[in-house]
Amino acid sequence: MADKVKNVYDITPPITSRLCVWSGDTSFSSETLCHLNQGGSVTLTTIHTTVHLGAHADAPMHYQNIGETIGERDISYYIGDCQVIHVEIQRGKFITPEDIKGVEILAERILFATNTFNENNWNDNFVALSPELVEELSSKGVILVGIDTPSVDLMNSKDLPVHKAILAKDMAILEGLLLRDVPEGKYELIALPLKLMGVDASPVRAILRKL
Ligand SMILES: Nc1ccccc1C(=O)C[C@H](N)C(=O)O
Ligand SMILES: [Zn+2]
Ligand SMILES: [Zn+2]
Repeated sequence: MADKVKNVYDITPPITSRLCVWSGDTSFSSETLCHLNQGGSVTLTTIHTTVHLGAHADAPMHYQNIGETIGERDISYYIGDCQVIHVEIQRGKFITPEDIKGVEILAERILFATNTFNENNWNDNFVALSPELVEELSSKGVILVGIDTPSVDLMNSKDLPVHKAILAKDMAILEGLLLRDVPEGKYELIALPLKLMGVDASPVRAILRKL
């Protein structure tokens, strides 16, 4: 077996039936079709789940009618230099450009640790991004934004202004990341979506490598 990988943060929450999904969406479940200890020659599992599960990548198709599906996305969004930024924002509010005024943007991918969501116990008042912040980051060359909450928009948003601002700037989205134990700074991000054609999102195994 290979050595345990060094200098890696796994920022993916474990996938279990307790992992929170959006209200009305399909939570994760698995079914064992056959089992080694019940006379099968192998163990075989089928899973049933939303694609917006834990750490996941949204496709443009999730919020735009003719948008790209997740399997068609350019994977270069999801691999490369990345910066983790911790913010302290009041619950239920969004992050504005003002809130990160003193922070130098050092990478093409920015992950925000808001610490306002527990992946196994849903709360409505998580922190979101703002359209102004997305525009500011895009003007600095950012191509991907990620967050440790179930959405880049506020929970009760219907028109999804942040998703739309991200789309307008041709950026990519990661949601549901686990960032509480990751210190601020620069990393290499690897968070590849599955090549699900015609589908609006995909779970990712998201990791950060220390540079
Ligand atoms: N799964 C849902 C079910 C109902 C309403 C919204 C969602 C979402 O996916 C919201 C969130 N903006 C997301 O991209 O994960
Ligand atoms: Zn999503
Ligand atoms: Zn989303």
